[in-house]
Amino acid sequence: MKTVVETKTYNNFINNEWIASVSGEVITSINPANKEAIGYVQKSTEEELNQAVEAAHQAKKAWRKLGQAARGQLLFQTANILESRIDEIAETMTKEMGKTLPEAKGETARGIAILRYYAGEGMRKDGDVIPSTDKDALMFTKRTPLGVVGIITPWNFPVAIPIWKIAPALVYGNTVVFKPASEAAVTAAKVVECFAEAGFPEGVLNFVTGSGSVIGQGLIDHPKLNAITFTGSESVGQSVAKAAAARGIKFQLEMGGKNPVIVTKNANLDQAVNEVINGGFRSSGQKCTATSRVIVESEVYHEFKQKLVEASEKITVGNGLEEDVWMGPCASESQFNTFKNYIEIGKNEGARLIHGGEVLTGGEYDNGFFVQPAIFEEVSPDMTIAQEEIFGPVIALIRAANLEEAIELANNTKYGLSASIFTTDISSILEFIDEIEAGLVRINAESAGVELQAPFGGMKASSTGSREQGEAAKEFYTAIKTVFIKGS
Ligand SMILES: NC(=O)C1=CN([C@@H]2O[C@H](COP(=O)(O)OP(=O)(O)OC[C@H]3O[C@@H](n4cnc5c(N)ncnc54)[C@H](OP(=O)(O)O)[C@@H]3O)[C@@H](O)[C@H]2O)C=CC1
Ligand SMILES: O=C(O)CCC(=O)C(=O)O
Repeated sequence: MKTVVETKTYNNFINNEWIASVSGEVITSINPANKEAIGYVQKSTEEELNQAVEAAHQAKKAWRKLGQAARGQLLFQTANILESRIDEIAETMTKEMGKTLPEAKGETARGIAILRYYAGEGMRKDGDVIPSTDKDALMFTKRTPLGVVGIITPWNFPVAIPIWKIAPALVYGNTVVFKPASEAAVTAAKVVECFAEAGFPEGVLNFVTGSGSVIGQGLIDHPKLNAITFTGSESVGQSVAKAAAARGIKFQLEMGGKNPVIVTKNANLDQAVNEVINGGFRSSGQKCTATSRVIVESEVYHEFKQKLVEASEKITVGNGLEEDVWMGPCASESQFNTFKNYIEIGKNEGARLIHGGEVLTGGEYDNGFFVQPAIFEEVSPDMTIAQEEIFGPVIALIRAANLEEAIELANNTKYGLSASIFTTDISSILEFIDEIEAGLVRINAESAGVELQAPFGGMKASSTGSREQGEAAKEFYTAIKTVFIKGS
């Protein structure tokens, strides 16, 4: 059953009030399946940004003093409200950025689970007792919030990523200014509505939409901001890091990936094919954990390739709201152009396109950003399509003589987010776990697939080394006070 999703204008949420920007201008959010407007958000100015940061700054003391348990209760409340709106919010996500409805529902359900996980943190310890060398003293650590946290998110997981940043920020006692990606800001506004309805005190969560260069950059540069967390492109991430480091505030970045999958000669090839397709083409390949390079041992290369192409031919592409559609459109015109560009680069550099890569035309395809997933072979390690993050449904097949060479090829990029191996050999598994340069190491499983209770993040240029989600979030969103007490 489809819900009715209204096309309306969403305001900023500042100090618990929904307020329009003084600019009088809005940004239109477009459905990539048919180019229709699905809603409008504020094209905010520095004035609203300043109001939001000031509100968060004013709210931080009372919010910290409310205590962790009470803060957790508000997250439970938010989870229940989001759960009651799961169908509508998932449908909005599909309409706004194209992923299929089951994927959007799965992501929204994950958002609810993340809220409940961090709500539970409200009742967990916020420090440790440590023995002092002075037998008459009590020494312990106490976690304390950072203050005002800025949150900048991308469009590819418009529910899960904002929630996995906002929920721990709030439960550990920070106040928040959240700037979503413009391309998925309507979905983000609906998530914020759930927080708003839960009844957080004024100024605790603030939401400001607008361009990355004005609101995103202005947020990072704001003197009252105490920390910033960002997920998105490497180029913007690096400028976030520079600005934050220059001001001496804590920062956390999650950026790109060029995630490899290794298939060894003794792998279960049917399982490998299935998971490579899921990892490479689900969400139209627009995940930082998406599979983009598949390195196959020579003995099974031809059999694997044949099975992969056969399975890819069965993929149905269309509007993600339709039941029989497996892959939706690219999320935007810009993603669509990026896909087309990399297909041309691949061909021009001498890789062989053995499946897909075309823009789909005719009927509903003419109205949206639909492409056929692509598989290249004869990809050499130095080619652009073997090195740069494409963020689209493109897989590069690379042949390796043995496991050692496969791991060397896998590590031969600047990124290190996620990596998988398909094999039945325990020694190969152990070697892979030891040698692979990736934050997420997956055995006989697709390269994507993040679990909310486990640390998430990459090595090398994929992140700043810190981890999000699970207990790891506490490390970023808090500072430690070491307390030493002695009687007088
Ligand atoms: N690691 C990941 O999960 C993601 C990686 N990417 C990669 O980035 C490419 C481009 O996607 P895109 O959406 O443009 O990614 P961006 O990095 O440009 O956008 C991510 C977020 O940063 C904001 N932003 C943009 N410019 C600035 C700035 N100067 N200062 C502060 N914030 C800013 C954006 O706002 P606004 O939307 O208003 O521009 C958005 O909220 C993709 O093709 C993909 O390769 C993209 C998304 C997620
Ligand atoms: O694979 C996932 O579930 C999350 C990936 C992610 O964080 C991203 O693509 O930005």
